[in-house]
Amino acid sequence: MKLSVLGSTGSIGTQALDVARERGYVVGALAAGRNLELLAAQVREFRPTVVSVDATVYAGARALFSGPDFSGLRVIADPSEAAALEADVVVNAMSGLIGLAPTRAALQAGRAVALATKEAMVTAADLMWEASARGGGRVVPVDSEHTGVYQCLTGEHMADVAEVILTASGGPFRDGPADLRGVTPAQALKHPSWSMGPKVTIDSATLMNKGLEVMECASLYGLPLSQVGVVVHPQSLMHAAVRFRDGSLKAQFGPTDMRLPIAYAIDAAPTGMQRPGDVRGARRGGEVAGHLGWPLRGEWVFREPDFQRFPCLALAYRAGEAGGLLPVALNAADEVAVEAFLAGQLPFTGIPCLIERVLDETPAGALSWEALADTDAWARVRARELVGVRA
Ligand SMILES: NC(=O)C1=CN([C@@H]2O[C@H](COP(=O)(O)OP(=O)(O)OC[C@H]3O[C@@H](n4cnc5c(N)ncnc54)[C@H](OP(=O)(O)O)[C@@H]3O)[C@@H](O)[C@H]2O)C=CC1
Ligand SMILES: CC(=O)[C@@H](O)[C@H](O)COP(=O)(O)O
Ligand SMILES: [Mn+2]
Repeated sequence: MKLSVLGSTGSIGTQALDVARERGYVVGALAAGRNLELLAAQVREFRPTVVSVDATVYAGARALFSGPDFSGLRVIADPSEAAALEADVVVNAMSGLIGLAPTRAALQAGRAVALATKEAMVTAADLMWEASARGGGRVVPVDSEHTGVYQCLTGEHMADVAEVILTASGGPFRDGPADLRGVTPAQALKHPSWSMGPKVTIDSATLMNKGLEVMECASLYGLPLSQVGVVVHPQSLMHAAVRFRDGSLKAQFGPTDMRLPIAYAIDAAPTGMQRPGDVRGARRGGEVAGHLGWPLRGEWVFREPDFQRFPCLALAYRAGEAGGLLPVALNAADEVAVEAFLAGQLPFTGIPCLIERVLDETPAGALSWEALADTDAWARVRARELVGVRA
């Protein structure tokens, strides 16, 4: 199995390389942003033929990788070029909107994509499915809930699905404090169940992550948002469930270790989806170390999410139901708001307020690559103005 790993220096990217190491996979290409030190260590270990870095560090990367230790290595500054290179599976673990173009490039090149970058299916699903239809690419989600759904749908017919249920940990503030105005970035970064990158971790604290995941699920499996529900499950051991029209429920459980959904998505990607809900399932490629004796023990809790305390969840449903360019504006405003919160420029409770203002002002329009870029740019400028107003 030959992999390309985009976002290799991040939380998912490094765990994808853990799976590659454990299973002896070849790594043909790596793409990182600015963490050249970790990337160099990854290059030394996995010996890819191509590395891509963020354009701002391209000169430094060329110098760093010019020595005899890296002979034959091609250094580029284009993750889309890396994404399209020949590979059995492309793992896209880039965070944010920058992950869209590489996802499209891989699908258009006919690649099998293990997709962690949820923003791709949140903001541009129709454009991704078009690229897949054009180029023959296939996609399987890495997001733990969505590989859980994929496993529940294996062997089933989409017409029999009544509802998909995604679990949410509830985030670090699920049990308090009542007043969220004063919570700090450090408190918001203490996720109760998972160790992840900063953006998705803050999104989990506001429940925007679950909102984005509802949109991602609807896009991946061709469901209306009314058929995608959320349940707060503090143990984070059930990842998803599918309720069928006959009343039966299938659920997927597993330890809170992203190497499992990453490994499953890599195994399933070569027979992955070319259109929403086109689920075939896959043989599992082997053990993921450390979980064979995983015990079915303890009390497991399921409760309703608190839409009042966490307005971001309702904002995501609003944008998903509206469709068009609203998901693009929601994602952009959220990226700006999260950055501003982490920089101490916006209170935690200011995140949904800012996003709601941007949504209220987003012009209607049909999704296209040009409209997506324009709306994303406009929404970021508007969101930054609103941060300024509050700051
Ligand atoms: N972390 C998790 O457990 C989960 C994450 N996800 C999703 O997976 C995606 C990745 O999340 P996560 O791993 O947490 O994110 P991180 O912030 O940990 O990693 C982001 C990665 O993107 C890289 N990157 C930034 N700019 C570029 C660029 N120009 N070219 C190539 N790579 C670039 C970063 O590089 P560098 O660091 O070198 O700058 C880094 O490797 C997100 O969409 C997230 O929502 C979904 C479920 C769980
Ligand atoms: C591990 C994973 O898939 C994350 O998206 C996780 O779900 C975030 O936790 P929350 O359930 O708190 O959003
Ligand atoms: Mn998830």
